[in-house]
Amino acid sequence: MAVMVTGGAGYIGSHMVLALVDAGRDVVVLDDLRAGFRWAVHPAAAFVEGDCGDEKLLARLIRQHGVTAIVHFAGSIVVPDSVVDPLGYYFNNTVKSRALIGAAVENGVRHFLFSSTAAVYGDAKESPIPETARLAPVSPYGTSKLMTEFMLRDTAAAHPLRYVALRYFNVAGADPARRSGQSSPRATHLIKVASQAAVGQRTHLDVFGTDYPTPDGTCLRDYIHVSDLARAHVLALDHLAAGGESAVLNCGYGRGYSVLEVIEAVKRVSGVEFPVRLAPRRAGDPAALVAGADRIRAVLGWKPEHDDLDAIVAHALAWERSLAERREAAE
Ligand SMILES: NC(=O)c1ccc[n+]([C@@H]2O[C@H](COP(=O)([O-])OP(=O)(O)OC[C@H]3O[C@@H](n4cnc5c(N)ncnc54)[C@H](O)[C@@H]3O)[C@@H](O)[C@H]2O)c1
Ligand SMILES: O=c1ccn([C@@H]2O[C@H](COP(=O)(O)OP(=O)(O)O[C@H]3O[C@H](CO)[C@H](O)[C@H](O)[C@H]3O)[C@@H](O)[C@H]2O)c(=O)[nH]1
Repeated sequence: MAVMVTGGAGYIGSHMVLALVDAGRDVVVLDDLRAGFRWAVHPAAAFVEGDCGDEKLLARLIRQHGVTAIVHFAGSIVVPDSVVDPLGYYFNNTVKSRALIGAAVENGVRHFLFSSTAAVYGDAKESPIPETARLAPVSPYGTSKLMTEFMLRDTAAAHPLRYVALRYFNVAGADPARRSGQSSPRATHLIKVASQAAVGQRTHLDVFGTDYPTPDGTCLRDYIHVSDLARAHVLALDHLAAGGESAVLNCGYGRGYSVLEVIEAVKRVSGVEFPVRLAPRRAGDPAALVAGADRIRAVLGWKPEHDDLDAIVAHALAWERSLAERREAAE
């Protein structure tokens, strides 16, 4: 009885592996390492380097490891890249998800968790955004994820498969015990980039747009700690194992912080005054993305443990320092 984690060498997937190992579960990670790191996978998990769309490999792994649930993180994640290369995004995110869902059905795996995104809402009219809001992605990335949600919905109606699609808002922070974190040097996420600036890995930080219809003119986002998110996934597996129905759940705290508030927090927690430049808007950024966060608490009984911007920032900074030490040790 094992859980298969696709993309388990990546940022969020590696934290899910930690949460599963901490919960005493058997884990097999499938990752092709295009963006992940072998060292980020906890040694208690089995690791297989391969593609999550490889049907033969999937059938073999499911049988070999007795996989009873699949948690699907693998995918391409950079919104602007998806605009330049839509077919690449539909291939890696949608076509390969179709293969993975097919392998689950054909090989008797009945529980499936899927990493979806707030990008399925596009420029939402409501704030906070409930799960029932209009689904109108404005990027191929968002559409590629929404199509996978639809495949899961329709497959669950036709076969004995139940699923939970988790729509993440802005994921940030790192394992409090410093076992993993956001490790990609090319990451574009605000808290990661600001942490890099604070530890001297970047010269400065750009604020993309100061003329949004928000209290201070910069975008509002709902930042969720990656360890709280991982725990929500463990609860979602428990929910399915207990016979719970398929569900689509926002993952956020229900509170927005502006870009300037986040930068202030990183400066306050790090004690470093890194240079900040005001820059034009970045294409495709909605003004506000804040989760309607009631449903996940009601369905999963999830209670966040790190709903505190300074704690999220402190963990992100601690991980950034770990990466710097790792680099120094390698030199
Ligand atoms: N980071 C966020 O804020 C955020 C927000 C919403 C949704 N998500 C979703 O969460 C998931 C994980 O995101 P992340 O931030 O950890 O990204 P990440 O890039 O760190 O992790 C993705 C992992 O998937 C692997 N991968 C990609 N394509 C693969 C394939 N075809 N076969 C096998 N492995 C493959 C990569 O090597 C990587 O290890 C993604 O599906 C992403 O769309 C992330
Ligand atoms: O150097 C930076 C980086 C970001 N920002 C701003 O900070 C906010 C947050 O940006 P992030 O890049 O951290 O995150 P996004 O809100 O763009 O993206 C998140 O939400 C998306 C859905 O809308 C996807 O799911 C994506 O994977 C997820 O990280 C945005 O207003 C952005 O313009 C800056 O001002 N400067």
